[in-house]
Amino acid sequence: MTGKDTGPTHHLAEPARKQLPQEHYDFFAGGAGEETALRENENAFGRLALLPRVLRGGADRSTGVSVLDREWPAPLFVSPTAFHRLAHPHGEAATARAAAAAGVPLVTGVAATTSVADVVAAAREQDADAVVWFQLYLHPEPEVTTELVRRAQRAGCSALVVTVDSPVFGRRTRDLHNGFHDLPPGLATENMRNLPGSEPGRPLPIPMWPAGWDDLRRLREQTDLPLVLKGVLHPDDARIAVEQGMDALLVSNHGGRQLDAAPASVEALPAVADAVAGRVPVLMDGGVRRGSDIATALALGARAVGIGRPVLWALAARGEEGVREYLTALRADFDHVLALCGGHRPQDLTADQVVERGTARRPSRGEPTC
Ligand SMILES: Cc1cc2nc3c(=O)[nH]c(=O)nc-3n(C[C@H](O)[C@H](O)[C@H](O)COP(=O)(O)O)c2cc1C
Ligand SMILES: CCCCC(=O)C(=O)O
Repeated sequence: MTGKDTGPTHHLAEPARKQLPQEHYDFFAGGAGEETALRENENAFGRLALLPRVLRGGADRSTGVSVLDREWPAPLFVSPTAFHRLAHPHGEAATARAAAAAGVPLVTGVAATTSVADVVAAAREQDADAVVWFQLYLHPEPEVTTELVRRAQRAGCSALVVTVDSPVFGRRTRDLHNGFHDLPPGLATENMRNLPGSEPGRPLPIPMWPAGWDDLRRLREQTDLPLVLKGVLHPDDARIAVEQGMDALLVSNHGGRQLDAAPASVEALPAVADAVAGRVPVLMDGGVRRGSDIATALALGARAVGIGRPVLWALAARGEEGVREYLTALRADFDHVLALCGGHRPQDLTADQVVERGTARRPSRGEPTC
């Protein structure tokens, strides 16, 4: 299972692989089980094609979108990924400066190796208006969740991303094979220090446990920060989440690291978007590698898309500059695809423009319609 990783970001992954110890590269690259969901995230985009519209005139074009009352320059954000200091000594601070410089919002999280306060400070050094969100798991001890929320809010995060696809930890085949289960000495999950129940100086472990809707309700009642529910794939869960007051949903199979039998995120997206019916923004991540992937996801109902591994590859290979250049290039690629599709705004991309390669038929929406 520690074989070669191919795919559209192979040119980025390869320099990172050369840079990193095998077990760290594998931690970033790997997925659960047979890595089917991991592969499918990229492959599913490859099975979809875009039908461009022609003669739509208008030379003006903007890639901006509005997400939770903020204008983003592009429908793109950095998804939360763990342990950036394993990729590069400057870690999350470098990612934060790079994302801010590229005009791309960043989701940092509990598994960061830099505290949320330092991540936000790094982003704001670059751009005083940089958007930073904080990702967390509901903690079995509600006071721990409360304290994490307080820290994120005090640091200046403008939304919380609650990841709910992890009632248990996915079986990461490469990590099991390599015996990788801990950060090396000197690195720690800084946000998990000095919490209720932690020993002085030692971070609390990040527990995976089967939280319920009641736990989420408690969090909803506790904070006015917008809540984004991450890891929703079933349309019925999407409906419940909206009823429970979630401000946005993030369709994700966790980069293929949790349920290996899960569909590709982009395959689950249309049914979730239908279920949500425009009541809150739908975001997605998983396998987004090119401008046309972004356009496809938007056409199928996403407001914006998250990028996971490619950011880690750019960080490992070329640090802050690498991440800034990668995100800037991806933004430009999306703008180019938008133009070629005959669009002036992201919302001009519509579901009728997405067809299955080989059949030219619209992909199934996943749920019977009536
Ligand atoms: C190394 C790594 C660490 C991750 N850590 C987290 C995490 O701490 N919390 C979380 O919600 N998702 C985590 N994810 C999932 C990402 O947020 C995202 O859903 C996924 O990486 C998107 O797919 P992509 O890597 O194909 O772009 C992680 C993914 C990777 C690859
Ligand atoms: C304990 C860290 C969890 C990070 C995570 O969610 C992942 O590696 O996918």
